Amino acid sequence: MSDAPTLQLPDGVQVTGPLQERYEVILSPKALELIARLHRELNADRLTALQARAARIKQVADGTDLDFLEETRAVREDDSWKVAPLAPGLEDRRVEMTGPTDAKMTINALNSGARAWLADQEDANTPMWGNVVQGPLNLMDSIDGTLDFTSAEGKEYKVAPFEQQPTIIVRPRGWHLPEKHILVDGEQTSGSLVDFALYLTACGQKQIDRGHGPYFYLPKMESHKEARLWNRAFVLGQDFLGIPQGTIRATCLIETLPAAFEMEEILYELRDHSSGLNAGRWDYLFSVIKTYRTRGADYIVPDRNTVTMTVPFMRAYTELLVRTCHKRGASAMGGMAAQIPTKDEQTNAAAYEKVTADKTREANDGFDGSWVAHPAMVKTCFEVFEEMLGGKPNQLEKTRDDVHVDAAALLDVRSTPGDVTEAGLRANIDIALQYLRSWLTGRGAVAIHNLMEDAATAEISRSQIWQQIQNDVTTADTGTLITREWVLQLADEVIADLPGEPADYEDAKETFLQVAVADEYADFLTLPAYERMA
Ligand SMILES: CC(=O)SCCNC(=O)CCNC(=O)[C@H](O)C(C)(C)COP(=O)(O)OP(=O)(O)OC[C@H]1O[C@@H](n2cnc3c(N)ncnc32)[C@H](O)[C@@H]1OP(=O)(O)O
Ligand SMILES: O=CC(=O)O
Ligand SMILES: [Mg+2]
Repeated sequence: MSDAPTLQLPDGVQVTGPLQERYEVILSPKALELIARLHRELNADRLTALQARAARIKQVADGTDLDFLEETRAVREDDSWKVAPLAPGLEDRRVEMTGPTDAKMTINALNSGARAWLADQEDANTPMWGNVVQGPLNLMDSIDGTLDFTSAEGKEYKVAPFEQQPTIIVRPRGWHLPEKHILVDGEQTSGSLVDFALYLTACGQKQIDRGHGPYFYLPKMESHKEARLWNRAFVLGQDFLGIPQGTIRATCLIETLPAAFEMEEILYELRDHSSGLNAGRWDYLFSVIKTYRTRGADYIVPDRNTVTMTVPFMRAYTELLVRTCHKRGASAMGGMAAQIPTKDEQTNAAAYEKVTADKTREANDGFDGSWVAHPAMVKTCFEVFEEMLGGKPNQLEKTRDDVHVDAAALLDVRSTPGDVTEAGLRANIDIALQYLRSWLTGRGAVAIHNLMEDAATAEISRSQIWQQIQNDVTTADTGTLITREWVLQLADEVIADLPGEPADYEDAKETFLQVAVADEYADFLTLPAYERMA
């Protein structure tokens, strides 16, 4: 076995995570120096932005609804500005794969035939120290053509030639997540900035050399000021590497309710680095519940599986997103249908039908492409967009001037058909417990009951439980008041039916207690879960 590597640490930088073979390649002096500079320049403002989120939620709790901002009206009403032209490798995004960056998934994603691949350090990833460093290492090796993998069964994996690969777009962690294994001046760093810096320094120039660029998906932002922070990180990173300003490109996920009121402003802040917006539907639904969680009956969201993309408040959001993007020359990217292939013929056919219907709606609405969670779904999405686009790479010309969405439409949760049922509650408990167990052991995306579950979908489940307890909701089917005690009883029943022993779910259950039934609402389930990790 080779010796653990040693690192060259810039002044003020500490790395406390264990070092495995080749970690020094990613935790290079240049990468650590960039992390230190980003931290010193931006971290205080990141923490301020997180406080602003809390203040805004408090205003909503006190009765002030979200609305479009008065102070940025000029940005919205100025028709003269556009974002930068589409960057190389991002002109045609009709189907994008998403998924974690372990070696096998990286190779499978790069061989999937998709046009782009969201290499995920966020919803589909557990930010265990090993994943934080190994992810960019796998990406670098894939670019160098040296990434391979052999499964326990002896199956060998190799990456397809570059010409056949999707464009890589890396999704760093959201602003809320700290990185506790890299300290600058004794302080924990930002997970976002660490992921950004590690990928940029290891792969930025390599991507430029092969005709693409360092491209990012930016998750979970809540305001244009958070987008401004990313823009500052990009300017600093490009200066630091000596690459032209505007080389970095970012597609922002609009996946929080507050951000839906600031889509134009977010594009404007990032206009020199922008490559579009994406409708991150799962986090969006989570954010709707979270933001209005204490506002009573009008904001109680029915069972998770009944909230489809065609209910009025979800539809308003995606319609506004396409209109906003195309007005500004930016790509509008669709979201994730959670269905994945199954072994049973009937459920499998139903899964494909649902994905086809979802992608067809998006293509008709003017999206330029969309996401799939599994390589087997690439063809389905491809074909739907192929038919809509004909020979064109995108449909940016579809300006959707017919769309008029106001604040009331974005907030219209009340018109959502459906009920809160005991079956829905049990399903949420089941998903939350199984997902937390998976996350805590290092897998951030997992198939549960034939659906893809990740941090965003699990957030919905646990937040619904919290909302139902705190708002004294009664189930429509059994007429039972949802209380903390009842949820705990159901949790034990669910655990007894899950695969494995009850002891396997101990950590998951303790985390569940913190994020689903505690009186104080945890902002993200990943925060207390991360504290449990070494
Ligand atoms: C809300 C959001 O943010 S959505 C975006 C974030 N979420 C995601 O990206 C989830 C992505 N999807 C996944 O991670 C996976 O599809 C899962 C975990 C849901 C299911 O994975 P599995 O249980 O491995 O599925 P399954 O057994 O059908 O996989 C078959 C093959 O496809 C591969 N595969 C499945 N999904 C992916 C993926 N997303 N990327 C790469 N390869 C994949 C598997 O590795 C497996 O490969 P193998 O045959 O070489 O062993
Ligand atoms: O990141 C995507 C989402 O739906 O959440
Ligand atoms: Mg998300």
